[in-house]
Amino acid sequence: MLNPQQHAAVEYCDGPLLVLAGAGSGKTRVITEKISHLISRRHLAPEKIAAITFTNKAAKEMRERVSKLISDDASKALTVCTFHALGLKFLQIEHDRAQLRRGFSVLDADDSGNMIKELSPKGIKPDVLNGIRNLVGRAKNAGLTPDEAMAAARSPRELEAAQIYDMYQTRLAAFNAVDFDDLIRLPLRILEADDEARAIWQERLRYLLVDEYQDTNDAQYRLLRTLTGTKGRFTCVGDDDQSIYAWRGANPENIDQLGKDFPQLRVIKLEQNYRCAKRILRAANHLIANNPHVHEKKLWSDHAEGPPIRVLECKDNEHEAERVASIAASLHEKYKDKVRWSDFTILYRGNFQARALEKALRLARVPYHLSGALSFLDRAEVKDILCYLRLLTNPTDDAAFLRVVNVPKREIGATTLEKLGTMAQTRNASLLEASRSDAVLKTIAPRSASALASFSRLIDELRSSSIHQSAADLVETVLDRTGYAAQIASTIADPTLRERKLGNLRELADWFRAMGKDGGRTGDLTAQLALLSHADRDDPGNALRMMTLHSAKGLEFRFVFIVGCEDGTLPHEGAIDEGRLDEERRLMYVGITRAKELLTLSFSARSRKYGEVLSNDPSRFLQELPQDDLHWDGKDPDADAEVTRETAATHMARIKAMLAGGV
Ligand SMILES: Nc1ncnc2c1ncn2[C@@H]1O[C@H](COP(=O)(O)OP(=O)(O)OP(=O)(O)O)[C@@H](O)[C@H]1O
Ligand SMILES: [Mg+2]
Repeated sequence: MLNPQQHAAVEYCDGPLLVLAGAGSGKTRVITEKISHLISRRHLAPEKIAAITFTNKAAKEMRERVSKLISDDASKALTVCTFHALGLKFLQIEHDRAQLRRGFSVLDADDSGNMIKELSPKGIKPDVLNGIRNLVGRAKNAGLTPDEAMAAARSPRELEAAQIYDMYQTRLAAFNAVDFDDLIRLPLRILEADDEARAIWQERLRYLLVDEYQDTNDAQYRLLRTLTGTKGRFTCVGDDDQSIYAWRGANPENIDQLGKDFPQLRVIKLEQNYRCAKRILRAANHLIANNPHVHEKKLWSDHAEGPPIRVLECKDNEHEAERVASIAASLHEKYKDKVRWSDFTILYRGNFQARALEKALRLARVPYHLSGALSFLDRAEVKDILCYLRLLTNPTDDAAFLRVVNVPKREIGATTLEKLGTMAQTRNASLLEASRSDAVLKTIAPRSASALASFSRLIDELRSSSIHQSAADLVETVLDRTGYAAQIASTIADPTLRERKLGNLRELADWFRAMGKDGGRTGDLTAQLALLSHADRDDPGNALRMMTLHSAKGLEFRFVFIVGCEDGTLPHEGAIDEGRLDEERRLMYVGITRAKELLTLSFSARSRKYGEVLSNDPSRFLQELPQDDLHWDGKDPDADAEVTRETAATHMARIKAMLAGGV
């Protein structure tokens, strides 16, 4: 049953609406219920509704939640995706207006980072290069053209970045490619400038719902504003206390901007938290009260008090990991049939913290799933084959060309490629086109020239066979005809590694098979793939989830562990130096409010960093929690006895595991 405020938020469809409320207050629930309301009560066609989420994973979850409320057909017709995926859909339909050719490529962050590196001065220092990448990204996210970025530059460094941005855009256009930022920027530019396109899209999408609104950046906000027009048919839900992506250009001031741009905006606040035990919520409220607040919010919970929040003081990272693993194992043991491993999560500030935990969890025989680790699509072999597919669907994709031209080895060296690049540029041709041209090949050493010629012939042959093949079959053909599979078989001696690589490639074909059921073309599928992240493909099943605090946003678990509560880790060192503590505090707030029943915080007195052993202070955030609700291990002998028992239990588990030969 929805509460009266949620009810009002669901029913109000006549103008723009902002639901501003704290964690766990049922904001996402408002979105799913409202979609169902729009379809069944307001008789809006589901294809005219778009719900925007922050990650692909959240989109998947939302679709699952909505599909329980509406028919299968309606659920299929509905758009539930991220801003980026919506932008991709837009560009696939409107490629002409965006001056792209059908089958354009989407470069991932890696590819676009490499391209910026190539355009930057040789021998550039990594931190300067990163600075340039950030400045380019920021300019794009702010919706600035290269000319505008140059005009806005306030320092020689910014001017240089803007010039690189200009060259980068020229190269993207030459490659018929877009990067992630363009997925927002280009639709925005078209919608803002082209009245006809705007009218079509405002009619095509009659109602928009945006979750995690506090983390939209400027370009995304403008996209929302333009898509919904002056009528403002939208519902945004968000929580300014959970804004944790400022470093990626998110602008929580967009919350106030809504009121300015849409004076008729209605704001509804939700005050009941349905997720957390009282103590957990009290801790979260207490902590976040240390941040300045523009929008005052009250949040209460009707749940039980719950047990105290346990703080584990540990000797070092290994000790911390062991204790967390053993406590998780003993809780699981204690609740037996009433708990699943997927009710547990361990949250940390950075992925590097996972290593010690993985080891301890393995020893304690706890099944776990690591999200956000090396993504499937980032694995070298998967990326290679995707680049072959990209080159087949878009022969002007020079980034893909460069990646695969020498994989497997074809003895085409860097000098040859550089020459080819210069020739291609003067002829305004792609690298593939250039390597088909006799005039170009004549200027290159005969052996390399003939290798290049046979590579371009191979690609052309594959292209003509690709017309009749499904994407999944095409993966097999590419593996076979390029000699890629044979190369893996002959060059990788370790059988486990070899099988893993071949297995990944089989999995890639399986995906295409699953995705191609709707009859999609390879070009579109490849572009879609670029948008997917690790989390979307794997169904982790019944396993403890390990992830960063950032990626835990929007999720909830019965048992939550936050590790590394040390000054320098959480809050992060850089944030302390730069005085960005408020954002770190919001991150901690996000972490705490993921917990429904039990929250455990831990820190290590010492940790190894940069090869040195450093001593740590406990996180200052621990001091900002209501001390009466905490139980510090070491201060209460009774509770500590339990810990000793748990350590013994881990010890036993380890011995058992060793006997079973499983470690
Ligand atoms: N009216 C309600 N009655 C009972 N349970 C509810 C109600 N509304 C939401 N819930 C439950 O409360 C929990 C939190 O809801 P939801 O995830 O929608 O909150 P949220 O505000 O989106 O949280 P977050 O800020 O973390 O994204 C969910 O388990 C949801 O099913
Ligand atoms: Mg939510």
